[in-house]
Amino acid sequence: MRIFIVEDDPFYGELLAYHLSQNPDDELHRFETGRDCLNHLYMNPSVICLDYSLPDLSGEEVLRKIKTANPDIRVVVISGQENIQTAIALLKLGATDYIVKDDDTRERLWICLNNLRQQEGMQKTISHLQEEVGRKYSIESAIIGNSPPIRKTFSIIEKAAASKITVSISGETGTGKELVAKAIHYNSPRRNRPFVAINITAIPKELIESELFGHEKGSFTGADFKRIGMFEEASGGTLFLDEVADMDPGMQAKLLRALQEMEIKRVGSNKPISIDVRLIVATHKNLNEEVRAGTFREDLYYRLLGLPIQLPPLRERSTDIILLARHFMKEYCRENHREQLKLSAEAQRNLLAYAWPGNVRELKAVIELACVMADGDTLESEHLQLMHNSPVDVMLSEDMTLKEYTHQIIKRYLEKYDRNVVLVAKKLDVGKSTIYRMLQDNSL
Ligand SMILES: Nc1ncnc2c1ncn2[C@@H]1O[C@H](COP(=O)(O)OP(=O)(O)OP(=O)(O)O)[C@@H](O)[C@H]1O
Repeated sequence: MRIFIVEDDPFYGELLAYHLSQNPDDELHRFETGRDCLNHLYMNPSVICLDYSLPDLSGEEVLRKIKTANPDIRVVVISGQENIQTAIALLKLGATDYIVKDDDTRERLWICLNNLRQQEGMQKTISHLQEEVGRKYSIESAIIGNSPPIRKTFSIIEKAAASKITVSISGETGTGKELVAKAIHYNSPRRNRPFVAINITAIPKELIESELFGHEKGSFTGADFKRIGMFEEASGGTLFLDEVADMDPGMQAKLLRALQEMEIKRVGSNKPISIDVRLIVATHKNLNEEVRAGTFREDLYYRLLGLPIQLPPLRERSTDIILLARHFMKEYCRENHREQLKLSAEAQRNLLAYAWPGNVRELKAVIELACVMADGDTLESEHLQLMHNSPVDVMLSEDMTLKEYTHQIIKRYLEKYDRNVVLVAKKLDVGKSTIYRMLQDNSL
């Protein structure tokens, strides 16, 4: 730390400097007047040990000027008199500590500076981690994919990050809804404030209100302490409500009221607390259908819809499969200090032929396990444990008409074979004209 010692008594100043010089990592500078100290603030000290009684300016005046010039500089006031009122006034003005000159001063100053050193270290670690997280969620390096739907998602995320609009993300399990929510948050002006995620289905129905809004002590059996809820925790940041379609009707009404009034009331309290959160909601269900079925309030639906992002299942963006597989292989090898693995042509074919009911999450798990199993320098098809349902099972679970199934099959083949109609017709043993007719229908 760069430390200024401001003390008009040269002997006492020297004594403090000698004592603090025991830590060779610190850089010490001595000044005998308030003005001299202020003239050197450009050196950006971490801490100023300030004598309260200086010949030119009062300690209070110097403190005010330091804090105006740079509120981050910590000021430890050292005073000849033990005066509680003065100490309180100085602490209110932003002094970090108030130490009385007596036999223990050097010791207490030493402890105080060590505490500040720790705080500074923690602050640096936090800033470093914030930067790191920001980099981790920088849009294009976090979200892998080059398929048209994913490229479209990038541009929507950029728009969402630049505004405070509510975002609603839909998509099957494992398609990356939470990842997209984090990318929006960490690329928005709120990035240095909290990202708080809550999964509605993971919390018992009767506890959701207190999880979201908090509760006062004794407001219900088991509420032994006052607790702030997720809305307050996410203050200034982003609240991510996952599986929002599963919220029960009573809670839906309370959420709607909170969003309309931009205030919440903790359970057991009547005091409104204003909220400042950006909301991102996600669901694997079709919210519109839930509204039609009467299980989701229409007014809440319109409030939450905001900017909708639809994440398609992996089987509908097969061009991303190999890209993602290679990405997860690279990540795995880097984290496990292994030589980068190659992906055999047959393994690629198997990956493309599989339907990925668990989407990207499943692909990641399959690739990680395959990397563990691969002994040589290549990941082969035998290393891939594709245990879930066959593609046919997955497709059949979607309850479609025969015509729709036919469309899905042809669509998948066209994607797989680079829209080469002749090749697809040959593979499926149908006439080219059937495929051309469907293409003209705009249904493919
Ligand atoms: N496009 C992508 N690029 C890189 N990783 C991805 C991508 N999409 C998803 N993932 C990874 O897949 C896993 C699942 O993603 P995530 O948890 O965001 O999915 P989800 O849709 O929120 O799932 P669920 O609905 O089950 O909560 C995570 O490890 C995530 O980092």
